[in-house]
Amino acid sequence: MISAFTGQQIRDAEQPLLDSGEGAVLMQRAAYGLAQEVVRLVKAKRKLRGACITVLAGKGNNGGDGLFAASILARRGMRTTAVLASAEVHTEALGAFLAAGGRVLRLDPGNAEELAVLCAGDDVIIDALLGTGARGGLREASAELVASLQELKPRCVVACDLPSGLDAATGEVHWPVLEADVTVTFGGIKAGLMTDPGEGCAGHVVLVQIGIEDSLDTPELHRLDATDLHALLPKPGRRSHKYSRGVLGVVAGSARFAGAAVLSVHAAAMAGAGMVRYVGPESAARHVLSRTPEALWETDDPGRVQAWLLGPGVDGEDQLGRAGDAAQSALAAELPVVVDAGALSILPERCPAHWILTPHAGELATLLAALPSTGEVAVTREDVESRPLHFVRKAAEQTGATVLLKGATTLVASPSGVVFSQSEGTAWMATAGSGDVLGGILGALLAQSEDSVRDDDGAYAAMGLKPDDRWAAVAAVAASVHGRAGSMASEDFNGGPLTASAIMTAVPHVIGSLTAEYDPARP
Ligand SMILES: NC(=O)C1=CN([C@@H]2O[C@H](COP(=O)(O)OP(=O)(O)OC[C@H]3O[C@@H](n4cnc5c(N)ncnc54)[C@H](O)[C@@H]3O)[C@@H](O)[C@H]2O)[C@@H](O)CC1
Ligand SMILES: [K+]
Repeated sequence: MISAFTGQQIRDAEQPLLDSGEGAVLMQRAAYGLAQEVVRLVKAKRKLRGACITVLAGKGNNGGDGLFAASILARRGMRTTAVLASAEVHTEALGAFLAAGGRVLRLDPGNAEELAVLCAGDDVIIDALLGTGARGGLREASAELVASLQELKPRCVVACDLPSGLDAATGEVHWPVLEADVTVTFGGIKAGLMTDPGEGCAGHVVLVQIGIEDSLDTPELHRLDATDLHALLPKPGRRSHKYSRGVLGVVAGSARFAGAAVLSVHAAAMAGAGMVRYVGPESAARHVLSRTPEALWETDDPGRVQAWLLGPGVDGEDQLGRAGDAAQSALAAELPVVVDAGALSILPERCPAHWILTPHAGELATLLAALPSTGEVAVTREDVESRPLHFVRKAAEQTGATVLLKGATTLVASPSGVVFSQSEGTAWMATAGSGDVLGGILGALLAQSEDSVRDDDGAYAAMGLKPDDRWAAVAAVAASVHGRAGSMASEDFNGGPLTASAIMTAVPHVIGSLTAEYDPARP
């Protein structure tokens, strides 16, 4: 599992080492790691000698890291320039940089644009203006320099610790920000690099260990990797049969939106549900069965299911009524439920943690506005998009449900505040029906994992997750499988556009490769 931390948590972990006089050692490790990454990037394109590197250096330790790294690069034959954003910068680091033969330019209110033009064509620009000690975003000449540079589309930007202007704890972005190709982060990944909009500015994130890792507190965010997915994805055994594998009830679609039912039912079947029972009008059922003849059609109460998916494409009184009935019986039987789209309007006052709401930003804003006790005034889609971590936590806390907020980075919050962040997808997945496919995958996983999750299954316990937080992990598995399937499908089209159906087709491949047993003895 990948963990991410707030800037404060990183600083707290550093403090004992700073108190014992090891601050300079930490900075050297950070600077060396940063320089190594720049060397790797330059070498991938050209020879090191003569490569042009500019470091934008602020007044704090982040600027110090950047200047020390640039002095290492200068000693390896690169032409290094430092743009100093403040009259005072880290004294020892500047000394080292000058001793290594670096050139210094000073940023002032009149020369920001000129300096931007001067360094935009460099092989690498290192952004070391602000780090974890920043309050708010870049100001005055620094803001002007970065805005001009961003417009000039520099060749390669490496952010030192995090892109300057990004909130390390929340991922909120104070524009302008110089969007990085690579972020080299120190001691622990900052939570702001794993949640939007911050993640969108960070590029590829490289973690450099500096010796504080054992002192870090409980992570702010978690991200499941392939090893976790291997451990958590349900696998059938020899004695499995279709009922034990998991039966999913789906109330989706309507006469108007039959496609949502088709996609969510088929995705659930592709994601390994033992059986899918579709509940809906005949007109939609005909389409569902023609795409997924394995599904069963029920007009009303479908009998025994292990989980429910309610809401994709649900429209009109009849279908909303069926979703409401299913919600009641799920509550009574304590079954896990995915609540999506149309069904988000029929939530009970307090949901259990095994109900997983799957809104996008607009739906989350509507949901929060409808809650009596959020204390948030008129939350808009834009508010949710600029502070997704804050609002997903709020929604989980206020509803009692697990909340999966869909986006380029998908966040899942448990009601106690444990958050997972997954980001394996591609922007092409922002396409009609993509969310219905996610609902189907999640429903299938819930139906399959119900027993193991409730029985204190070892894989979840090994992750240190409390029973109510495990639902968030199941939802994170679904988000990851969905993202990976989208990326795999797009790769099949040489990175081109895809449809929701293409995502669905890739789901068994993704699950197959993630669950495959790795046997080193096998030839
Ligand atoms: N603490 C440590 O021992 C280590 C810190 N490291 C680096 O140090 C960074 C944190 O250093 P600092 O605490 O000095 O913080 P920063 O480097 O973020 O700088 C903060 C300084 O800038 C000023 N400032 C804050 N907000 C500003 C704004 N919006 N515009 C202009 N100036 C602003 C503050 O007054 C402060 O002097 C980390 O991000 C990391 O890069 C690493 O060297 C590893 C070791
Ligand atoms: K920075």
